[in-house]
Amino acid sequence: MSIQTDDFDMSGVPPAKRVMSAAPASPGEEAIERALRPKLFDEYVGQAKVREQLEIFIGAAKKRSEALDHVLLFGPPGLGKTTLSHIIAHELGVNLRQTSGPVLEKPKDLAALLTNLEKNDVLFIDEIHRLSPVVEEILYPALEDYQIDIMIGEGPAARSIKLDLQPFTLVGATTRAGMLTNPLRDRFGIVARLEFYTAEDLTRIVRRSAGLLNVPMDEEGGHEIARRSRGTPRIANRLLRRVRDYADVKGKGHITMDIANKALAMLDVDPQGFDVMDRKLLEAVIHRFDGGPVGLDNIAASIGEESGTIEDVIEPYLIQQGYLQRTPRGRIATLAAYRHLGVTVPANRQDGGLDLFVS
Ligand SMILES: Nc1ncnc2c1ncn2[C@@H]1O[C@H](COP(=O)(O)OP(=O)(O)OP(=O)(O)O)[C@@H](O)[C@H]1O
Ligand SMILES: [Mg+2]
Repeated sequence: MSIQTDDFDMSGVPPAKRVMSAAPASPGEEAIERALRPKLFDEYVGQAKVREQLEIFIGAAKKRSEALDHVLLFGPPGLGKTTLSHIIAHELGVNLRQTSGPVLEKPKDLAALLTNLEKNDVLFIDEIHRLSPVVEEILYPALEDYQIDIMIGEGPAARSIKLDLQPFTLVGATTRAGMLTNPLRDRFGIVARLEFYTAEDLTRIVRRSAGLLNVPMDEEGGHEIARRSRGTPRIANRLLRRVRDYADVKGKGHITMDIANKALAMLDVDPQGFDVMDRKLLEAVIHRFDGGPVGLDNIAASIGEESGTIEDVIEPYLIQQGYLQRTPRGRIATLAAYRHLGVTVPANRQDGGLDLFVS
């Protein structure tokens, strides 16, 4: 078995604006991530539901020597979609071909990949919501009948021919399932939503990474890093490396609770694991929009961040943790947000007024 990966074009990756950004910061960070990425389910922590489903379907496909049904993985950045796609291929014992939506500009780009797949291989398309409509069009018959229609020649002499493909599995990943077209979404037999990790799961991930990176760390230090990682393994691994730097320079290289606390304070990660952008968003909703409801575009303009980034990256965790609510009329800061920022709760919100807004 071999794992083949087509190189990603990294030129479009923006530099990390914040230490808590859930996106990979640089090609350097990508390389470290690859080294820390679990290769088999045995090393994969958390996401019990998704994992159990996949293990059963993979086992069944292997038993019948069939291609696994197409899989759609969705969830916020850094929760392990790429990692899972690699594990799926490893567990199936097949090749992995990897590409991404924006890279596939023309139908022939995708046709070249598809025709090179071997029996039961996995094709991983990252950011699948960014496929162009013409490319998506040739994907439909490929997914359904393992066939593609390609055009040969040009002008009046042009004709379309059908090519048979080997059975294969498409694994698509997206941070925004809502942006997929219905015909594409309908063609995935297995749809898996990744959730934020618990502090316990993240503690295990930090412990494993510290072991792989040879960083001495005690249990409390690891737990503190995990607790403040916004439920996201990518952030946990990044904070671990920053705290290690701090421990090397200011301590004896050993990560303790005290070192972790000081390093995280220096990085502006607060005890709840929120960073500058999280607090900026909550402050804007509370101070500039009277706690909401306020529309996404107004928040975006107010804090100088793109609405897509707020929707995909910043707010999912705030919502999951109960600091922000998404309602049909806009976003609302919850009482927990007022308390967290040390702001007095206005009188009209103290009697559970919040419920009035929520439909
Ligand atoms: N369940 C897990 N157990 C251990 N480590 C994990 C797990 N999930 C993710 N990681 C670690 O987190 C890092 C980021 O994961 P991954 O690249 O798979 O995220 P992603 O969901 O594909 O993010 P993006 O949306 O930005 O593409 C990986 O380097 C991996 O080491
Ligand atoms: Mg990824």
